[in-house]
Amino acid sequence: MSATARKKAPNAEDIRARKGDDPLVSLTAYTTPMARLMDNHCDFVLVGDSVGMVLHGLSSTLGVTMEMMILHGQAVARGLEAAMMVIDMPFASYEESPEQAFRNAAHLMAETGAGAVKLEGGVEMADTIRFLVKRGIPVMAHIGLTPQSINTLGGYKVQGRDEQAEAVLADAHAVTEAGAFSVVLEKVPQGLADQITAGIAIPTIGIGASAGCDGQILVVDDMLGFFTAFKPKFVKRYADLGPLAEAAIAEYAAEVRARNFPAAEHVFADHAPTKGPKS
Ligand SMILES: Nc1nc(=O)c2c([nH]1)NC[C@@H]1CN(c3ccc(C(=O)N[C@@H](CCC(=O)O)C(=O)O)cc3)CN21
Ligand SMILES: CC(C)C(=O)C(=O)O
Ligand SMILES: [Mg+2]
Repeated sequence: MSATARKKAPNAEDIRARKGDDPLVSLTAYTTPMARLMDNHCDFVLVGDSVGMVLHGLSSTLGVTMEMMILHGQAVARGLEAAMMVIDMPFASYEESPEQAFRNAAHLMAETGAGAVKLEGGVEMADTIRFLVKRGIPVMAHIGLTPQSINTLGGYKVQGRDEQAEAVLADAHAVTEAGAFSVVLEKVPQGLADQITAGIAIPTIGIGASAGCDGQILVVDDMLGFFTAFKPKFVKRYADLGPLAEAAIAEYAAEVRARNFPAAEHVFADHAPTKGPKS
């Protein structure tokens, strides 16, 4: 604990109470140092299953496991003090039944200390969300583009244009009624996102949705320019650290090959300096 009083992390009900208030700020994190950098700037930090694509080189989130989520969740927890931690339930850890969802959500929370879980799905997951919430597990819902359904959606496309809008609206109402404390709207058209935000009693967290949402989230490696395999339109690069890191690595390689690194200040003398009286 530092000497100055530190802000206590919000819980799920604190986040719920922020509906219609100042925008909620969130990013993903997967490691302790990155979590530390955002702890004083974010209301909540998501340990996203995007970790599979961002840090493990997987081509989708479908191969992410409970073990991966637990290890990254534990790492992130060590870096957070002021921000709440939310953790994604990975593909196939909750869809089978409410009982399966409860067992795995409880395991994720017990192993990592996360204050809530997030799971993908609307109307079809409402019974599961209700089951978890009634048994003490706060749930953040995730509707619109749900990347774990990439194989049935056929691509990372906008969800809810034209005649699809009613279905996304129904999802938003279903997760609200089921007891979710907030909902991520991913790649939903702006007008629909605003309509959902105005129409439901829980905070909407936008990613490719609308500035009118109650909060925003981005994948941290996207906004820092570390992840460059693809760039969704909704990503704004606030820094371009990937190329900066590569330039540093190239400089190191050149200096090693030229025997310019290590220099005198990086190596050790054969004998300890003598400790004589100060002159
Ligand atoms: N680095 C990263 N950022 C993310 O936002 C993210 C992940 N990984 N992994 C898990 C999911 C996958 N997500 C994605 C992936 C791609 C697009 C996307 O817009 N891709 C294409 C368009 C593809 C299409 O229209 O079919 C693009 O234009 O960038 C959006 C969200 C969001 N999540
Ligand atoms: C993009 C956010 C919402 C997410 O689910 C993830 O990072 O896995
Ligand atoms: Mg996710």
